[in-house]
Amino acid sequence: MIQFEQVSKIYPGGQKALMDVNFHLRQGEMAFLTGHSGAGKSTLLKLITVIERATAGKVSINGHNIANVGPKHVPYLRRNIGMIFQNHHLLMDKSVFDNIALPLVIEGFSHGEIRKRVAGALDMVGLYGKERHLPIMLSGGEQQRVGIARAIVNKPPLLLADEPTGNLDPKLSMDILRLFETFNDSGTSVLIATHDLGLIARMKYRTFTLRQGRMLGGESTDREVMR
Ligand SMILES: Nc1ncnc2c1ncn2[C@@H]1O[C@H](COP(=O)(O)OP(=O)(O)OP(=O)(O)O)[C@@H](O)[C@H]1O
Repeated sequence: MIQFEQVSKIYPGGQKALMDVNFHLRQGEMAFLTGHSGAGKSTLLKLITVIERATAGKVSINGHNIANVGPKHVPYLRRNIGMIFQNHHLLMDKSVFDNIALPLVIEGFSHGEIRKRVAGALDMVGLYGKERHLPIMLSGGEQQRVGIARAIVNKPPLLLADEPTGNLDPKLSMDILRLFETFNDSGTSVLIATHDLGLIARMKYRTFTLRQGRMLGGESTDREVMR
């Protein structure tokens, strides 16, 4: 699904964020990406979504080298990727419904189809009946679930999450992880960047570990995480 071959990212100004990174997230796989603050986790996700471009090496999605995706085609690539952020990036003056509907509006779906899909997404994240609320009226965990509903509403084959449980207590964090598992069970590939080693330890998924921009121990570094 996602393949990095000898990928490096050096930001303008000289900051080396990733160095010679190799990793492969398989089709239909759910995995964690971890590492200390500044290790390069967000940068790795930004290379997949083409928010940033690699300085060297090759990033492929479904076998396509994304260096060949020109600026005009980046929005099409992003339609296939659901992104979830720690601070959810919700539009605070828009209702829960409008926030979740946004990707579908951009894609030009009909009103009827939007209503149906948003209702389905609300149901999946357990927020049915809250569609007219503003985000401010919801708890942190509920706001995070609105962000998740927005990310999955157009059924992308790939879900990327950057610290999705950062502000949540252990019970809510586990609920969010279980939600990701249900998407993964229906075939979505999921990559979750997190500091939360406790959460990782409770799950059985492969873990990729970055340290100072380098991927540790080849592909799977479970022992490193458990130490
Ligand atoms: N736009 C940028 N310009 C210059 N340097 C940057 C930029 N973005 C990130 N960096 C640097 O690249 C390195 C990796 O940052 P990145 O945000 O990828 O780490 P991270 O593992 O996601 O950290 P955190 O867990 O704190 O979010 C850091 O040293 C950071 O300061």
